[in-house]
Amino acid sequence: MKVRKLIFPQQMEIINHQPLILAAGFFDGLHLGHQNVIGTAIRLARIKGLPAGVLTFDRHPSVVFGPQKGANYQYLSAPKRKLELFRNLGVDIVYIAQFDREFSQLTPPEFVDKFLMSLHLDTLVAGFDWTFGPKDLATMKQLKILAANRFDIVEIPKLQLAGEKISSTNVKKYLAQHQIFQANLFLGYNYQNSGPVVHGRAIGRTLGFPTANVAVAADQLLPALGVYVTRILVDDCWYPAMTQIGRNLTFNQGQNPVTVEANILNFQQDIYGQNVRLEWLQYLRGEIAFANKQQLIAQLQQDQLATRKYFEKK
Ligand SMILES: Cc1cc2nc3c(=O)[nH]c(=O)nc-3n(C[C@H](O)[C@H](O)[C@H](O)COP(=O)(O)O)c2cc1C
Ligand SMILES: Nc1ncnc2c1ncn2[C@@H]1O[C@H](COP(=O)(O)OP(=O)(O)O)[C@@H](O)[C@H]1O
Repeated sequence: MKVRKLIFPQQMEIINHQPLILAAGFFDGLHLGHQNVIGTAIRLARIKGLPAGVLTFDRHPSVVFGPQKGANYQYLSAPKRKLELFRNLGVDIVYIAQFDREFSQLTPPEFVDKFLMSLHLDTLVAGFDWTFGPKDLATMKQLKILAANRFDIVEIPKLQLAGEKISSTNVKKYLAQHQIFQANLFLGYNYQNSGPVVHGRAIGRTLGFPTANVAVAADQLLPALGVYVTRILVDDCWYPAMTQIGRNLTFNQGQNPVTVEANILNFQQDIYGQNVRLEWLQYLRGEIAFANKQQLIAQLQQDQLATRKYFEKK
């Protein structure tokens, strides 16, 4: 898979020599709806013997336009993860357009004439609600008019499950409400976060439950605070783990920053500094401020039983 960053208009290095079947969208999370858009583009590309490309943007448009302007946006798939998901789907070329002021100010006809046309398109595939500028003007309906006789458009209809639209917004909503099963169902894979294992306060080992503290970058969205059944990828091997996202309420009057701490079952290795991946599987409970360490330990034993039970069923 080849990846090129495009900065309009000064840096437009187009690497497809043949016309491209292009799936366009922001694709945060690469959920089942996104997979349908990109999967369609790939199938079409294979039939026509052309390369399959994806057009995406380097930041969420709302960081430039919306109420979250300038804020630290939290992604379901931050840039590196998104590329990994594109690769898994079988995409040949990824164009990442820099979504800056200049780019955001292109009018819909300019976006098509000056930007899209330079990508050498055969077909553009996008979801029914894709917009490439102001919501009321830059619609799929408008795109069909602007593209007429120059490239084909395939519009992918809305995908729903049990009456709910498969969307990044809904996945985020589920993760914020501990509804991991629903989030994973809509994503079509188990939601993940990753980062290096860092040092904590070395309390875990004194409880008999050492916890790998995973430093998850601020641009990755975490599920809501609580205790979860997870799997953790260490050195290319997945292990069952129980993981808390919380403030370690029992210690320091709960005045701790939010940390992600994984106790890995049947595991005794020093993994400081290693990059690990956590896969969220099931919500167990909320964090509790215990009166003493013994009560916390008793609860951790219960959590371990629940975690074992989860994996026994599999
Ligand atoms: C599965 C799991 C559940 C936890 N639940 C709680 C909890 O309910 N309340 C709490 O204060 N700490 C909880 N902890 C966090 C421990 O307090 C934390 O692991 C301990 O403070 C170790 O910190 P350290 O990494 O600095 O050594 C939990 C940790 C794990 C792994
Ligand atoms: N079963 C295990 N689960 C998690 N970490 C483990 C385990 N066994 C050993 N470790 C190691 O112990 C460290 C955690 O120990 P802990 O006492 O909680 O210290 P810290 O406060 O630095 O997290 C992990 O970062 C890892 O290197």
